[in-house]
Amino acid sequence: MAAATLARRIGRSGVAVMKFKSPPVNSLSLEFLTEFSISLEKLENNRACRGVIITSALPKIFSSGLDITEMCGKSIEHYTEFWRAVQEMWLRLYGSNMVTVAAVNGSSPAGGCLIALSCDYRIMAENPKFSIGLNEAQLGIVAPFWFKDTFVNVVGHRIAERSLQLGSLHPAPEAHKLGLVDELVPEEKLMEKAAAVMAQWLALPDHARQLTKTMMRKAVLDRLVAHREEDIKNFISFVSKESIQKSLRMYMEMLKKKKS
Ligand SMILES: CCCCCCCCCCCC/C=C/CC(=O)SCCNC(=O)CCNC(=O)[C@H](O)C(C)(C)COP(=O)(O)OP(=O)(O)OC[C@H]1O[C@@H](n2cnc3c(N)ncnc32)[C@H](O)[C@@H]1OP(=O)(O)O
Repeated sequence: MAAATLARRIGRSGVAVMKFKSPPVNSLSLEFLTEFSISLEKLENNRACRGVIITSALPKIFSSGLDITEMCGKSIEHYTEFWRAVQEMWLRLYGSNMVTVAAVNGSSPAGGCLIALSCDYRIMAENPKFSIGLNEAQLGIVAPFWFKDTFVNVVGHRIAERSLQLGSLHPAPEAHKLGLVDELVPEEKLMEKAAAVMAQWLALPDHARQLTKTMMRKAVLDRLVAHREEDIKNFISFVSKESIQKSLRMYMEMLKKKKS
């Protein structure tokens, strides 16, 4: 892979630490997603690895979500490949047999939030400037059904419905109150806490925990597997609309203007 997107390390405890490192904001490009999925697959197939902590090597940002430039002005072939890579990443992470802990050390909108939601446990730095949520509606786009299902499984239907319709990005304290993240800790304690949570989850026999996880997540995973091609078609027809392209371009311009 061209970019050093991720670093990973498996300790004696059987725990890997994966650090997103794709400046400036860890946006989920096709290359990033491909590398992430391959890394997850390697860890999944490594019998020495029982758990993975996912965090960011960049200050203030966990992940800025899907790389918007991958969805702007590209070919149908590109959209197909990109969306398949997004699906693949989620199927691997949400369906992982490993214990997955997100140590959210910065803002985490949209696809970044999906990554955190797909883990078994979320710990976030207690900085009110960091926010997390599925803000797709704010961009004029719609969170796909499996983003929504993952969200509902964490916070419940009512909170998910309101948050999705408003495209809310919740500051860390609010995200904790809503159950979107499980715990808040001071930033300097984040990795220590993630390791402690991991040890607690790994104290159980793997087979019992894994079967329970599968039981809880299978229906949602199966739904995407059964409708994968249809979901790609929906994405392409949605993202190819001129009105959607216009919304995405305006959003990118707004991000750039914010700086000046
Ligand atoms: C019946 C219904 C049918 C429905 C069918 C549905 C079909 C599917 C529909 C499609 C669904 C698509 C799903 C998408 C999910 C996503 O993930 S979309 C991405 C959402 N992400 C965001 O909104 C985050 C945007 N970024 C920010 O808010 C900020 O950048 C930040 C808070 C992350 C960081 O702020 P700061 O530190 O101040 O950095 P910036 O100066 O803003 O950014 C630096 C640099 O990065 C560029 N950038 C930021 N985010 C992205 C991104 N996501 N993609 C690409 N590029 C990004 C930003 O423009 C800056 O670039 P320059 O330095 O100016 O060049």
